[in-house]
Amino acid sequence: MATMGQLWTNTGSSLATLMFIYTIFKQFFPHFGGHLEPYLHRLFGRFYPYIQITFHEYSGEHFKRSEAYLGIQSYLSKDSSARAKKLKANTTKGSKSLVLSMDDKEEITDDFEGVRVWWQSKKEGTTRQPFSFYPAADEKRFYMLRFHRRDREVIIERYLEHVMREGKTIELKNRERKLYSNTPEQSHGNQTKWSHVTFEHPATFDTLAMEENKKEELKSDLIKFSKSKDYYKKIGKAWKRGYLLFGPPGTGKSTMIAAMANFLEYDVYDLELTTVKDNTHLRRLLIETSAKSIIVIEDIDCSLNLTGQRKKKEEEEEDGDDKKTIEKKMMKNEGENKESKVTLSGLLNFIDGLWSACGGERIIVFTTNFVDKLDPALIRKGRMDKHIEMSYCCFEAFKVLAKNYLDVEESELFEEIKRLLEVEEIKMTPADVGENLLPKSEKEGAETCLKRLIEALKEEKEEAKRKVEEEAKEKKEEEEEKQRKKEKKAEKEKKKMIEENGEEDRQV
Ligand SMILES: Nc1ncnc2c1ncn2[C@@H]1O[C@H](COP(=O)(O)OP(=O)(O)OP(=O)(O)O)[C@@H](O)[C@H]1O
Ligand SMILES: [Mg+2]
Repeated sequence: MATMGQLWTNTGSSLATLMFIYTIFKQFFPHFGGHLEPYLHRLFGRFYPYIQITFHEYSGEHFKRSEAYLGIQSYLSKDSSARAKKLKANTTKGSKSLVLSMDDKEEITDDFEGVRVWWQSKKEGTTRQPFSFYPAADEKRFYMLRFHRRDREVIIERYLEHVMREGKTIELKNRERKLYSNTPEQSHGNQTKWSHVTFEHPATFDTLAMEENKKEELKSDLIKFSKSKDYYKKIGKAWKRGYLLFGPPGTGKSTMIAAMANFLEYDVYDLELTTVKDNTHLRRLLIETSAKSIIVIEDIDCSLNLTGQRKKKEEEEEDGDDKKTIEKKMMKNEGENKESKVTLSGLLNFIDGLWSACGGERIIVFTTNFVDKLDPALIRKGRMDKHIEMSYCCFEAFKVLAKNYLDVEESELFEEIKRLLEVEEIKMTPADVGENLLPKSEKEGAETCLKRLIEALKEEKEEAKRKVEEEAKEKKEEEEEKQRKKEKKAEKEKKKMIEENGEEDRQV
């Protein structure tokens, strides 16, 4: 079979040479044998069993590189870098690293479903200026795909689609990811638009301190989502998923979002609701987001008064600490909040209205310190599919931090830390644990940092005890005050009654 193939190739090359000689000949004798041409082409086609397809770098009138060419370039980059002898290195706009592709006139083979194809990188129209260092303006590059005509069906129906799909995936992997925000400084007219910087957050699931099984569950949930395009289509749902991250400040909600984005290689859109003018503006921002992205709304409970009267009423009954944090965050947003007319229904529409299905493959994340404050409509399953609690540091999470910060996986001090976290149930956020573990100077060793953490945990325990005592004292004083007031009132009423009775007696 190989020799047959060889024979065909040889026959093909001889015919190609013949055609080439004929073309040159025609240049000098343009009027000679014009009528022979169609016959020669037919003859060439009969004996040459290969089909060729060309993909030009620039096609049509647009001065934009063709998507097919770029897709093929990415697809071939993985094979070319390993197999081609002459390579070209390019930096493409928005790409985080060099793209290696095969140089002109190089050829590589590719196998697909038992079929072999040949790819060649070519250029034509090389009328170079004799002393120019720059490529000639009319130099046109293209890829040429060659395959046997018996494989036409496989190539046209499946292979080309496979090349484009794989090429897109490689392109996406190689692209520089972005962090978008809708800051008011970037407003155009009176509407804020997305502006972006390169997303370079170093957080990963490996560095994230939380229970291992929770981490694994979330990772497999994300993988399942990113591979479920067909499934979402089958069940008739837009390809998106909502996560609600809740927990006290410093427990890693924002860090988790960065880890998710790095894990899936998605862009991040950090949506500041307070600077969004109204529901229409919100919808426009949504349409401008791209696929493979995470849309984040941080501190959703403080961004807007989304829950209306219900929330206000509940806040009045709030205990001290919660109320203070909400007030602080509300005050931070107050200035920007004045003009925003985004409503709860506008936000719900943003999450799962018809527009939200445009583009697909999006994750929406809300974070909050107080999950109970949110309107149930906003976080019901289907809208926020997964609710994840980020909590105080447990021993397992501490071990991740110790490994990250100190490169320590075992120490005799671990026992004490385990006891403090698990038996004494001391509450400390991963942010505070990390702060204590961070060496303050080059001289500080792991043991010093672990001891500092133990001290801090004990102090935290004392502090918590003091707080409980103080609260009990305050409550007792409040009760006593209430009791005093009650007694005073009763005494007043008694006095009044006596006075009234005395008056009546006098009148009688
Ligand atoms: N679970 C965690 N794993 C690793 N690092 C953490 C974790 N939680 C907090 N940190 C560290 O603490 C810092 C603050 O955490 P982060 O900003 O993620 O908290 P947050 O929950 O978003 O807080 P807030 O509610 O105030 O927004 C981070 O820079 C990170 O280094
Ligand atoms: Mg945060």
